[in-house]
Amino acid sequence: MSLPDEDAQANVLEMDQVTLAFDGVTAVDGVSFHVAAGELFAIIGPNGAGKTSIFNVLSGVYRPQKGSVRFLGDEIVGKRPHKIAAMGIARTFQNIELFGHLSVVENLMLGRHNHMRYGALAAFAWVGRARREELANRAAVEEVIDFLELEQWRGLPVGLLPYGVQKRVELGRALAMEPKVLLLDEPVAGMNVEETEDMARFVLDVRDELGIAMVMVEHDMGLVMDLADRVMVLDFGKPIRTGTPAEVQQDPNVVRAYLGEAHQTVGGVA
Ligand SMILES: Nc1ncnc2c1ncn2[C@@H]1O[C@H](COP(=O)(O)OP(=O)(O)OP(=O)(O)O)[C@@H](O)[C@H]1O
Repeated sequence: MSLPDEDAQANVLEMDQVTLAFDGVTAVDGVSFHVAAGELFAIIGPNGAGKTSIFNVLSGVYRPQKGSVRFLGDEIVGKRPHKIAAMGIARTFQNIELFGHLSVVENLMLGRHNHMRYGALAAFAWVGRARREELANRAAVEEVIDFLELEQWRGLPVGLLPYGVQKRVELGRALAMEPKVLLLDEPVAGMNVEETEDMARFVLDVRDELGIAMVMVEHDMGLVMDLADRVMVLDFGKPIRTGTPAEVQQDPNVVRAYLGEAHQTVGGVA
């Protein structure tokens, strides 16, 4: 029997000995890690280390040749991406994947589609349960707008918004799904200092106020070391160290992997 505080620490995600290869290239090589409830877990590594491939395994885009991934105890390897998303794993993308001609509200409503049991026609007819469902979806979207401070842009086409706000809307689309785990693929890539600070604040709010566990792939080392609870460092598809930011930064193998590949200092500026 487990103690209550152990339950509170339960893992939401467990990757176990996952291997994924493409025509002789082993992109992910026997990778294992877990993410605890409410944890912000970062994956870092030089270009080509296998970070995106791990995200694609977690979201069902790639099926690994070996290993398992359990989400709240259920095996998800072999499940289709839409099924995994509906189970509660949402993701944002490295390159923004929004509908530029649709408004902020409309894009966020699309994030709700896994909560809609009635088709567009029923919603249009505005009857009975479809109407109640529509109202509930709108209320959920309003909460996201409030949470991410998107009010001033709500009716504008997303394509016209500043880049940093578009990335925030993408985070909002994922949050509108009410996920249990959020996969953040380079959330601050291409952002200026102010936009990066805003995004960092929202990511922390997602963890601390909403309690959603996150897996974040990010090249901005300063951000990773500031925000993450734990970090896994990948090199050529293999984890070379998993630990707290302080532990990882002091590991000579980690420093070597970065100096060798990317001429970066871990935890410092590129
Ligand atoms: N669809 C694919 N077909 C063939 N090889 C692939 C494919 N996807 C990834 N790879 C290879 O797998 C390895 C890991 O790539 P991956 O994109 O996962 O790395 P990454 O750490 O995300 O890199 P980056 O930081 O540049 O985004 C690389 O050698 C890459 O060329």
